[in-house]
Amino acid sequence: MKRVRLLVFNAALGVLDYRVPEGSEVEPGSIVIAPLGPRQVLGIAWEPERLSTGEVPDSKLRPFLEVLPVPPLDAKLRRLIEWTADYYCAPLSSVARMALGSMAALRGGGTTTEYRLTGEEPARLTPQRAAALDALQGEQASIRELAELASVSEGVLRGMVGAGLLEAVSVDLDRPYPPADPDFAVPDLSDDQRRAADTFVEAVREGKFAPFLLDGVTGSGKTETYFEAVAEAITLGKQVLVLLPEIALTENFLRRFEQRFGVPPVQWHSSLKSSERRRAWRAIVSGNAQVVVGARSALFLPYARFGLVIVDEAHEISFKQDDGVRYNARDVAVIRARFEQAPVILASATPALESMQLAEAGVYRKIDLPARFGGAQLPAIDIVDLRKEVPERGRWLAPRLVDQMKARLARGEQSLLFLNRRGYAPLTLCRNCGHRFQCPHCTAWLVEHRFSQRLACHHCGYEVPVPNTCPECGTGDCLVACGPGVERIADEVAEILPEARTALITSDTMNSPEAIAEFVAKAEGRAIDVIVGTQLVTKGYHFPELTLVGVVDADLGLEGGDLRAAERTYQQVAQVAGRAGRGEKPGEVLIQTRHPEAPVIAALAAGDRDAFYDAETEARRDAGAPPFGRWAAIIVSSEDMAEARDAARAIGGTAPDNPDMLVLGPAPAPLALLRGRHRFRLLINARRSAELQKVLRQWLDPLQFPRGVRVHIDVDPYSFV
Ligand SMILES: Nc1ncnc2c1ncn2[C@@H]1O[C@H](COP(=O)(O)OP(=O)(O)OP(=O)(O)O)[C@@H](O)[C@H]1O
Ligand SMILES: [Zn+2]
Repeated sequence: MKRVRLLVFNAALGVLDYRVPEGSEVEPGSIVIAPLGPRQVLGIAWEPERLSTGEVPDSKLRPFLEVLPVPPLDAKLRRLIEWTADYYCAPLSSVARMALGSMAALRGGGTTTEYRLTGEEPARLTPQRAAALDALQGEQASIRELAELASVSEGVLRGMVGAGLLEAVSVDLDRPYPPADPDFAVPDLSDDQRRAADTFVEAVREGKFAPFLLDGVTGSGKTETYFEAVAEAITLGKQVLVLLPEIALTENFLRRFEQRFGVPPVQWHSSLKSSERRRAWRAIVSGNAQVVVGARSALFLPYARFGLVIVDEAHEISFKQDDGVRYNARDVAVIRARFEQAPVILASATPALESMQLAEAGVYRKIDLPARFGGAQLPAIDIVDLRKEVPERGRWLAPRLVDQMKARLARGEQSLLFLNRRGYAPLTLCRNCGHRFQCPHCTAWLVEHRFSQRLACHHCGYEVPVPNTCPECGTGDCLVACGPGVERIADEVAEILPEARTALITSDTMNSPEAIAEFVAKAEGRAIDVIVGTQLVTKGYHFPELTLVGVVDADLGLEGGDLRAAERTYQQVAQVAGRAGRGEKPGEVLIQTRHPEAPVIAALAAGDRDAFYDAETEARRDAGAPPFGRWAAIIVSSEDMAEARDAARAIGGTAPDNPDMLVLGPAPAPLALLRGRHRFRLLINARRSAELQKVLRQWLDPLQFPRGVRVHIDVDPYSFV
């Protein structure tokens, strides 16, 4: 009898053995459906010697049901999955799940049915149908997706199908993507770009593991440079993965890619509709998808001919996932390249300290682009000391910044104001009794959003309409907004520059590809004079007429004492400064601060990146912080505060006595309440030599907790709340 060991998609069970039914063939990596009690589970066949499970005699084994008609996950991908689960102390099945698309994609290709409007517009409509008709112009998707888009029930839409308002369309899931043409529009590279591109192209040809840190100042043309490596991979029939830190940047990338290669790349991210997802997954597995651009989840897909991975804006902390499997896509990309024997390019104008350190140690090869493309100069940076240059009462922009904005407007140039805070005001209180509006589920103030007229929690999504009276003392018309968010800055701009055309760019306004595309088109077409935005506008964009950048509050990121606060501030300000003067006209940057003496602010003003990195490196070395030492966090949470506290204490009480590790806590987490769960935290600071993951497993695996308690391990954490 033949047995097979399956990694099943059920974190509690993990690994189970089955009998291979007569006539079936499996090999490691095969994707299989198996019975589990009365239900069915998905599983991946694995090398039995690599996964242990209880010994079940042959006679007790049930046969699995079927092998799905997709190629097996290859050994390189299986090793990556094992590595990731091991390193991040995550369940193997949770990592493996990221390699699979949807169940539907695994079932095979063929066709699926989508729906679209027929163009029929009857004179009389129910309000729901009328709303759906409006919302669904130009859309085509499944009934469920359309219902979501139009905010109506699926029943309403089925009724519309019956009434001839919507029609079914058959969609071929295996229709190939049009091929990218490596020679479509080959740019003339500068000498620096040429040298860098040649190095990358050579590495793609060699087809060996080769990690690069592409360190190029803002506007140096990093994209054009790595596109040459992409072109080479396309020519050689190898697949390329480009990881971007957030979907908002995809639009921009898609356009530039199409200009260079004639067609858009294949996309992979959470807002793809299901038919696109199925088609993309199948094209990735078959090798038809030449270039895939995506968010971190694209990293674990089963590429048939993996040949190159690029992590753009590699310093971005959004590559770190903070729920589910807590992994860092930038770091795992390097590991994947190693397993796949492929080059990996980490591109950034402000590389993470960790990456710089690895380059210094010779692990990464550093490729520099020290100057902007086309002779553009880096902008002049100046400090506005808010203690001396005081904004008018109730305002946030200092007179000098306002004057500069007026000058830009008069010259027809653009300004950008950066403040990394969504909404109108971060705190609302009652003038009469001092009541502060707090989220009932989180340790957080509610943020006023004036457009939507709501108070919202940015952690859990809780929202209430802005009340007319104070819920505490009942006084009317007594609420005071404290501090600025971007909406308030946009209001201020409207007051001081009433004739300026202002765009407000936050995740609240840029919530669809269309909205982003419209913004970019307007900014490029000079239909916008002032951009006010959060970190969404700090990177990736290239607006030649933008000549002034104002950083509204450079001190914001330094509050809170996060390990990476200074680094993050440096990166954000340097990135947003890098949006200025990218065309022919020189750029200017004004940084508003109350702490001009802070080392990071001084380094920014002096344009002395090396000094900042050196000082920060030494500070980290002294503190045993990454990359010199390592951190891990253990977060314990429960809806019951005492239960969470006791569990955290039990963990603290059994902490191993290890000379290479220091255990801090347990203590209430800074976000002591999140989505209704009380949170306690332990922090572990370990020497690099400590076998951190092994110690963590030996420490935590034997412990038992009440059902309501969740314990998360976060290896190399980026969030300390
Ligand atoms: N060789 C080239 N030929 C023509 N245009 C180029 C070339 N290299 C770069 N450019 C243009 O210069 C501008 C800046 O390049 P790009 O946006 O790639 O810079 P970057 O290094 O990614 O900057 P950032 O890190 O600030 O996003 C873009 O408009 C790009 O199209
Ligand atoms: Zn909340």
